[in-house]
Amino acid sequence: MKSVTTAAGRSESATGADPTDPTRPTDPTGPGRPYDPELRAERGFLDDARAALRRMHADVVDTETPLIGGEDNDERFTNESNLRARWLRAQSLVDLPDVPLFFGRIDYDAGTVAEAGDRIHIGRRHVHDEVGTPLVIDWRARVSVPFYRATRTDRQHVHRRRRYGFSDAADLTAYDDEILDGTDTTAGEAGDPRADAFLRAVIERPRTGPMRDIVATIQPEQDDLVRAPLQPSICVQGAPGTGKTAIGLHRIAYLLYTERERLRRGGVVIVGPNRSFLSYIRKVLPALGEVDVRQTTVEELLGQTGTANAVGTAGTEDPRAEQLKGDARMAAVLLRALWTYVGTPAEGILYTKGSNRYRVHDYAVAEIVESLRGTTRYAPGRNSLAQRIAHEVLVLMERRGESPDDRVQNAVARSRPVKVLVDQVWPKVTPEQVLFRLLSDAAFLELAAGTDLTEDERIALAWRKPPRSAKSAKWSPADLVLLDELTDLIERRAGSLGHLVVDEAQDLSAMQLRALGRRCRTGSATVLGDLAQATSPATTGSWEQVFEHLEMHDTRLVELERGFRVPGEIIDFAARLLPTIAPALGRPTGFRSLPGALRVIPVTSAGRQGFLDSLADACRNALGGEGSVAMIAADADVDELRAGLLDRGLPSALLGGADDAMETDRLVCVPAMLAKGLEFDAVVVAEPAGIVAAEPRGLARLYVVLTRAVTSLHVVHAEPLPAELRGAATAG
Ligand SMILES: Nc1ncnc2c1ncn2[C@@H]1O[C@H](COP(=O)(O)OP(=O)(O)OP(=O)(O)O)[C@@H](O)[C@H]1O
Repeated sequence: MKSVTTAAGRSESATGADPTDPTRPTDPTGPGRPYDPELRAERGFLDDARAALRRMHADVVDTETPLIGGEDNDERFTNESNLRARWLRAQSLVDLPDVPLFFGRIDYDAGTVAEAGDRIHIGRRHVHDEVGTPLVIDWRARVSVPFYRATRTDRQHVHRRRRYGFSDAADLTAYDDEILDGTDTTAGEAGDPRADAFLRAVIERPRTGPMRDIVATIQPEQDDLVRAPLQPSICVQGAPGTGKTAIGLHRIAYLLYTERERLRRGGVVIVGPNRSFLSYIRKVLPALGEVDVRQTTVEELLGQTGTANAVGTAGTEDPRAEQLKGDARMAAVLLRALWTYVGTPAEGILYTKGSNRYRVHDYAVAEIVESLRGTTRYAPGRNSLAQRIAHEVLVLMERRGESPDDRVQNAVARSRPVKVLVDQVWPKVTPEQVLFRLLSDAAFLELAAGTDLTEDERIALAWRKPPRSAKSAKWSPADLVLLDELTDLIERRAGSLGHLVVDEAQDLSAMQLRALGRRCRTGSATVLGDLAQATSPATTGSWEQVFEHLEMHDTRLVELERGFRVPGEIIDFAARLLPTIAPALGRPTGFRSLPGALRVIPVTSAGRQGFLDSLADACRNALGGEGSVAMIAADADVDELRAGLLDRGLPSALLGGADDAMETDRLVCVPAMLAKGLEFDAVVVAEPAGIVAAEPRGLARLYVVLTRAVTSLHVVHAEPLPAELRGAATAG
């Protein structure tokens, strides 16, 4: 573990060592050492707070939830909701053994905040004693804001900011004070070296598994986004490691704190690129006390509801077809395809009641059909047509002096002749039938495409080998999105989500964004991504378009360029790809510099064995440091490379298998496709040229892969590096 160089200057009980480092040398009598009275007092306070939290938890568990009598649906629903609310409350009060209960303290000027006292311990949730006196204040409370925002020039009534260091077992081991009130005459105005050193220590603390929260060190530019109001929707374009994912997760926690009632009704969903990513972030929200947020992928979200649920999916498909299926033009094509099922009547109807007969002519039915076209969704349109025909019959009845009422109209609408006519003119269809026909019948596709698709595009879109029927079709993920659109065109989908957080949003197609937007028609969104990391063939390429497809218009775009994960030496190397993959984006900067962090290792010895030897050496070297290590390679090469490493005495886990792959072994083999959003202390990249060659946007994939390392990046290559990276650095 590194030791922090603190700012020279006065600190009341501060340590000269890394406050996050439990292993630093101990002088038992020195400041911040085990016998330092201030440290002992803080530890005592932590024990009291823990005991108070246990009591709060016990209170919730021991108190019976009052149930209302009766067995009807409403009563059952109310009882179930109350039980669930209590269960959630109990869960949120569980003292997680490895999560410190508080992480900071601010001392306000006397009399600034009466209710909690002038000294406030800030933690992940609120803790109070038996009489209700707050011991730990939730980081999301307004009174906690100066912990993140106060500076020497704008100290917001705070004279001391204290940060705590904890061991992995959440024991309080140190603290570090920053004096803001001007009495620290040696502290410089430029930046805040003490805070920077603390942040650096936190970032460089070795990783052992899933992502950690950053609640103790949220930076002002991040805090601004975390605490932004529910509306407008925000979009964060950020370079790798600027904290977008962290911001999204903390923002959810913040919004659930400030808008819980509003959001509870619709719910909050976070959408990530794949299961490995979701597994990586799964512990952050529970650590922040939020256990009721759904974390899912687009495919799961779409597959879970609607007709797509029942169908099987075929894995990947041709990138050109995938791109076209994700294109916004498909919305118009599907709309046209669906409405071609509505035809003109061959004849009218004859409705008989007793000895009376009422005729509605074909031209009258045709007029009704035309007046409904474009004014209704498809399925309710069928009902409207039946009702309008029935209305015509009623008019004829009235002309004959009868006085039929609504019940008669309903009976006519449900009568056999009307049903037969509606089925003929406006047949029932399923999304699968429409899409099956579209992808397997060239003439139908041409009709539906109008001028929206060229002939080439139609050929690329159509199935090479159509399945026998809609029922036996294996739908690809891109097809599922089209089915979702059709489902909504047939019957409007209720979009009731309160808030949607979309991570790695640069990869979503227009059609996927439309599907997400539909589920959040009255809610708002936090959209996170980096256009330079867009690897999907169907990417939309601009944030304006992303919001357009989401159909959200009240929006704010923010760009972040200060990267926390990747040292400057590595980000500068990776950023050489930017002029090619995303020329319009600003150049990212690294918050930290780490000389020697980058090693480019050309393999000159002939043959695969030579390459594997060098790769194994690089992995061994990386494993010599602390924390997690990833070997990242083109998907098709991973198994072979992993076996080669095993032969050389380096066992590893394979990412993409078990959910906890990142927790079981220090060395993890990662297919390049799954690297997005993840990070490791050290990364060994095997053969960049192979990663680039594997897919159309291979250079962007390489950019993603090169920006996963916190401490060291080893690039092992036998083939030439991409031109942009040549001559950058050599093996150190
Ligand atoms: N304020 C912070 N304090 C401590 N660590 C931070 C802070 N901001 C970011 N980090 C760390 O930097 C790393 C990158 O964060 P995150 O994954 O949120 O970035 P990102 O912008 O989503 O990256 P990418 O685009 O590469 O997926 C994480 O380890 C995160 O914990």
